[in-house]
Amino acid sequence: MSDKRVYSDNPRVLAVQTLAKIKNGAYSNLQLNQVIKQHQLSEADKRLLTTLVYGVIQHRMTFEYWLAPFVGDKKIDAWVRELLYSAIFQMKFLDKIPEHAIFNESIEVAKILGHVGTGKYVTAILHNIGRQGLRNISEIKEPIQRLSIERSLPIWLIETLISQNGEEATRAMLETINDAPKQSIRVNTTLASDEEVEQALAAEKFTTVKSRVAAHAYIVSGGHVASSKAFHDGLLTLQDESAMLPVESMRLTENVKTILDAAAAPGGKTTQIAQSVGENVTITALDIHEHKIKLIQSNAERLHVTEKIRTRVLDARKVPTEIEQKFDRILVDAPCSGFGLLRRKPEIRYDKTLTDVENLAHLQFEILDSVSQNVTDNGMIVYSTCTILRQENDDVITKFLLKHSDFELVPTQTSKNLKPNRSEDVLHVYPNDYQTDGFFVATLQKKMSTDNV
Ligand SMILES: C[S@@+](CC[C@H](N)C(=O)[O-])C[C@H]1O[C@@H](n2cnc3c(N)ncnc32)[C@H](O)[C@@H]1O
Repeated sequence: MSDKRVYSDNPRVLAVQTLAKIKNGAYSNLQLNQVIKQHQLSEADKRLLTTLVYGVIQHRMTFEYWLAPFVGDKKIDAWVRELLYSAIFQMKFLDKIPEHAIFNESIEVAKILGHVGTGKYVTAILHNIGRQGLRNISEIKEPIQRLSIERSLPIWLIETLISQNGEEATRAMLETINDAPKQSIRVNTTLASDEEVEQALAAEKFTTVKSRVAAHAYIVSGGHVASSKAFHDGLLTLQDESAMLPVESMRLTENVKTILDAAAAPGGKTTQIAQSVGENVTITALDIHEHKIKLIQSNAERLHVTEKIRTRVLDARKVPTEIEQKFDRILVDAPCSGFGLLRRKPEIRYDKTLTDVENLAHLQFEILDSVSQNVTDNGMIVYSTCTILRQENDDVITKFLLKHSDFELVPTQTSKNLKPNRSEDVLHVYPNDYQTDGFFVATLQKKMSTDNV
């Protein structure tokens, strides 16, 4: 990062500073939220900042490939690299900004964050790019390597996806992987009807489109919904449409009285369960991290559903030894690699490795294995992840069923009956199916024990 301590409300300066921090290990969504909170930015500037940050992260490998011939072996500061990437991003992906404006603004940022010399260096590189153009990715002969540079995804991930889904399906999936994520909301049905939320958002100049994926869900455009009055009044919450599916598949009938949410923070699904059940139902919501438990509580408070939720800091693997109670339903929305969220958290692709995926699969199995001891006869476990890799999805379920003949897989059902003609009981939602996050949902039912038959 530049040694200079610069305070600026210029969205291009902020984008470069934010990108350098993310390159250093910060999470994109947290870092961006913090910057937006700390600075007085217009809606247009917030949009530009967000677009630049996500755009550069999403296309980082493509930009490295394009910039390499212009930089050669010269060592340049990390922030200068981020600045050049954000200039290339604007040239290639944002048609509304003319090239001379991109050059001028970028050179200005170089001078603000660096010095006159940095300004000259950035000017020279950008003018060379302007004169010579960027090299064509189709020159890369090896198809997987070409796809890797084109979509900015590591080779191991592409190879894994191809081995699990075939080349055609993988290419179709990767086609949309760098699209902007949609903003979707869930209506808090304890406080308002769908129509009331539609009207409240329309009154604040938002546009809503009913979801075709989940019930009580809308895709919203026209600004940040989290800044709306409707959000502050608890009439709605932000949640991806596919993230609503695990709770939809829990079959929360009137007979269900006790529910465990084994990995609950920040409480998106706990609060969804709470609004889907009657007054006399209790939900025990666990998370291993104390600071995250507070997030469940504050979400529950904002949505007015605290009465039904008991939170507890606990490693879900300790459930059988720490909790005697049996539950009619258990949700294991497992910690996972998050490869279904590539649009929303684009840096995941560079941070997570195949070893991480294998370690997570082990943890997921352990959690599932442990909590299964606390399910009532005929009770159910819904297992879900926001990843698209089989190691953490189908393979965990297969391993679980091999060990637990007292459980069976039953069809995962959703309110909109998604993928009705699929041949499997589990539900895979890929990011290109409905332009949502990728998700996996499996529904396991505990068989009636023979003692009770
Ligand atoms: C995918 S997130 C859950 C998201 C949440 N269900 C929601 O909808 O808002 C997984 C959560 O599992 C928690 N976690 C990780 N390991 C755990 C463990 N061994 N026991 C309980 N929670 C764990 C993480 O802290 C994280 O909050």
